[in-house]
Amino acid sequence: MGDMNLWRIVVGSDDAGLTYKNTFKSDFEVDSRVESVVDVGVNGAETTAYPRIATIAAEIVARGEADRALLVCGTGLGVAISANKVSGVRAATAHDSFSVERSVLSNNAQVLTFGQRVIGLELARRLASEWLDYRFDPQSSSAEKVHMISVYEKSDR
Ligand SMILES: O=C[C@H](O)[C@H](O)COP(=O)(O)O
Repeated sequence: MGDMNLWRIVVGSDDAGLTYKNTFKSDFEVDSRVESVVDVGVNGAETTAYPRIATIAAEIVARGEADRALLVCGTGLGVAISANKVSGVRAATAHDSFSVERSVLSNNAQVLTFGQRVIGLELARRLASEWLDYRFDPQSSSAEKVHMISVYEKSDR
């Protein structure tokens, strides 16, 4: 978290998620719960593929330079799969209110992803706003389960 428990957020998308990404960026920039917004693209007619955008965003989170990322592609799936390849990052696609809540409270996911071709813009904006109100409780019964993910990730397998 940044100062005063405000969120430092990364937003990113491929060309299929550009419109939504830009809307979330604008929303976050005027949200009193947000300290900073970093936009890792794409922008304009840029056509950088989703794995590149998603891993750049996830690496910023993994380095601790941001708290969270909101990523958008056509389905939300490609950016989630890609972000989950970055060590220490947990990304989830969630298009309903309960799943958005649980992505944080159960899974301590730092990355939320949406599909611009799947969910309506106004519902996505509402979910993105709800997302900012959830904080993982490290004392919760979910913490040990999330820890198991990290243990596996760091193991030799
Ligand atoms: O998950 C991938 C995304 O939906 C992407 O925006 C579209 O990918 P595609 O062009 O390979 O279908």
